[in-house]
Amino acid sequence: MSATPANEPLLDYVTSCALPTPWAQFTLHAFVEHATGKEHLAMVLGDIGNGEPVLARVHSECLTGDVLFSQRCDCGAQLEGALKKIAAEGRGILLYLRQEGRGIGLVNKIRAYRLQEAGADTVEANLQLGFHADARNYELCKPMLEQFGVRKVRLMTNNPRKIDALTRLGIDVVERVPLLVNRNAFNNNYLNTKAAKLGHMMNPLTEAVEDGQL
Ligand SMILES: Nc1nc2c(ncn2[C@@H]2O[C@H](COP(=O)(O)OP(=O)(O)OP(=O)(O)O)[C@@H](O)[C@H]2O)c(=O)[nH]1
Ligand SMILES: [Zn+2]
Repeated sequence: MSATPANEPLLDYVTSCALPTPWAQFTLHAFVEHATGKEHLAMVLGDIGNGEPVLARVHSECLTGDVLFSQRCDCGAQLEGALKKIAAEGRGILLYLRQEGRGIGLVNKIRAYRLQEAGADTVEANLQLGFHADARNYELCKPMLEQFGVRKVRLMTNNPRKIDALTRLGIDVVERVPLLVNRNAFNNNYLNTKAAKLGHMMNPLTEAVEDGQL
């Protein structure tokens, strides 16, 4: 929970710059959260403030998957897939939230991976470390989307709890857009546990036929 009083803004909008990517030139917007000093990001493409539902991805930081090419999870492939979908439509937003390791931080995620190497699944490992299975909080999404005049989203996710959380915040999720996952020998159990214990919607539609296919 944030220590910020109810009437105080949760974060400040700071600045933006152009962000060319292999798929489109986005605008990268920077925010700073009051309670933690964490720097959260929004990647924006096209006119998203015109009232039409916006293709959106709420992505939680995964340094190992997003940056270091880890195959233990599907985060890197989902980040790339979401940006490609936004680029293909020419319009959308990706919120990059700095809640690494489902909110437990990078070092604790590495501790959790070590417990997984000893036989725990992704949920059991978090619980053994004294954390909830998923310690994330999506409250920053509301003011971040409001900054750009976005009230209705077509959310790219397989996670029903993320849809519930955003809906409870007053964000209108008008559609779920399935995101392909990049199943491999290293993340097979992880993906099965997400479906069995965390409720993720995995089906053939969201399974990439081959690595990188979107
Ligand atoms: N604690 C912990 N966090 C993990 C593990 N693997 C990935 N993460 C973190 O999980 C977050 C991504 O969550 P996911 O459940 O994969 O996906 P999601 O965003 O909730 O759901 P989608 O919208 O369908 O992608 C990132 O913050 C990762 O750092 C793990 O084994 N343990
Ligand atoms: Zn990951």
